Amino acid sequence: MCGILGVVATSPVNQLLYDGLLVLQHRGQDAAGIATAQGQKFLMHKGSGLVRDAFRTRNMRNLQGNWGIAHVRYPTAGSAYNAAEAQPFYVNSPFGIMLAHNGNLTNSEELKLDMFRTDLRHINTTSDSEVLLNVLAHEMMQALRERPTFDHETIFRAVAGVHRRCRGAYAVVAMIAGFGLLAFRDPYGIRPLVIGNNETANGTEWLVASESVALDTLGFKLLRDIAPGEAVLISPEGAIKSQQCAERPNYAPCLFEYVYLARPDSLMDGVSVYESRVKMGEFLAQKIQRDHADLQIDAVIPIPDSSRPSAMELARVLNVPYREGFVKNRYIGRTFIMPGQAVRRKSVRQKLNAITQEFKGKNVLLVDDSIVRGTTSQEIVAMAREAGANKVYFASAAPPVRYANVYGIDMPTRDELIASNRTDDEIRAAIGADALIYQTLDMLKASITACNPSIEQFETSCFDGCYITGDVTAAYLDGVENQRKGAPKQSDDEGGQLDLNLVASEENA
Ligand SMILES: O=P(O)(O)OC[C@H]1O[C@H](OP(=O)(O)OP(=O)(O)O)[C@H](O)[C@@H]1O
Ligand SMILES: NC(=O)CC[C@H](N)C(=O)O
Ligand SMILES: [Mg+2]
Repeated sequence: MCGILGVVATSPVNQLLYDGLLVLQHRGQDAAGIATAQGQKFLMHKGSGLVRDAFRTRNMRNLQGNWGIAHVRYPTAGSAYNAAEAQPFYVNSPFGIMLAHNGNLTNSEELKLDMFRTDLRHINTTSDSEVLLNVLAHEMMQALRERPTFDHETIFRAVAGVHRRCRGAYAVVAMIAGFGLLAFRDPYGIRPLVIGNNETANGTEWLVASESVALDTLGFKLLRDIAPGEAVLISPEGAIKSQQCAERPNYAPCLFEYVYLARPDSLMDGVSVYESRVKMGEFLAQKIQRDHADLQIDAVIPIPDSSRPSAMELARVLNVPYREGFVKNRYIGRTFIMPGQAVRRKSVRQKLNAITQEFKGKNVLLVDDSIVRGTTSQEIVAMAREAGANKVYFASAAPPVRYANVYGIDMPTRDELIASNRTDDEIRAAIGADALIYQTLDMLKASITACNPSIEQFETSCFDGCYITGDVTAAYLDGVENQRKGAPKQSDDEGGQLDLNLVASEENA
């Protein structure tokens, strides 16, 4: 997952895009970028690190213009510290296109070859997003050949071409020079994208964002989710057109957005992420009542931040006190999306500290939204014991994560997942807990459909190994795994000790 934004406004958008990126920071901490358009000219700045590290005042001053796009990156392809892979990406023909992408293409290697041999285009990074941009540009050229009048129809045809060629997950915002802001979603709508507006005395302003929380904080009204397969085109003057461009759209939003990725104050597919997490807590409590009635629990303790809504409801249903046992250092980011195991492990200890009184002599039930690599749970269980807990039970609001994700969450190798090739009891032993309770996949889905019964299916691959796009074979997964093992992200080896903020400020110096 990454965070993307696109805006067409009636006044300069540089500060608005910066503020929007800060609100989407939880979706990507490795790099950030903003591009704006002033007349026919594109202006851009991008760099490594957090939003606050990637931009200086002088960079912001240069970003003139009333429309633009922005991106915060959590890489799935390439390397974390390669500023060349920060987004947006640019191609100069046709017209000039800037693009920012959330998701991951599963056929980017084939596309890259096609592009070189047939489309005569060179891709200069290992980023799948640069591939996506070049496919869009090529499809636009094709559409122009077939239909020389360049208008919204031409662009929607090009998006249909992208749908035909690109596999995987993509929520996209793009700027087409002199033409406007384009936003579209893959035919499964795997990654989220919403649109809202703001009526001003000078006309309607439009904002497209990964999450509705960006609309709330920037003063825009949420209108709706962009539909899977749909494209929306907004002229710099604010005229809007939209069209379904996919032949067979088949909605399947990513379940993990609800579990962890999204902010709880966002609305996705008509579902309040917060409410769905509360439901997860309710269902998890029912499972404990049913299958673990023997557990004597003195306190339910959340692992900050993302598990709080579930833990709170779980405690209410079990009628057990809800206590804050860990204090989070608010200056440390999300550990799961940090690059490299060494930095993730170190950060859990830096980020969370136990309040001894809440543990001494007690049987505690620790609740987290998910257990992925087990980095957090292993450290946290040890900390609870060090703080004097009698028994340490652990509950996860999501089922075991056993399979790789290839749609924009960086977990490409099964070996790194603590639940891969382990039974629940082996996982319990591995994290050092006295009991371990997992949500079932059915109840996780029910937590979301309880809020919006019209969602019929989800992208669930990391839980059940079913890859909705149909093109992900065992050979493909082996290939991705081998590629990552052969060329780990920079920080997975000795670079793992690097401090992200330090790297960013050195690059900015
Ligand atoms: O098993 P793991 O590999 O450790 O991954 C799972 C943990 O990572 C996430 O927390 P994170 O610190 O990223 O963010 P949060 O503050 O939003 O909970 C998630 O909420 C779990 O706590
Ligand atoms: N997590 C994402 O959405 C990543 C976007 C893109 N695949 C990249 O690696 O930059
Ligand atoms: Mg967490």
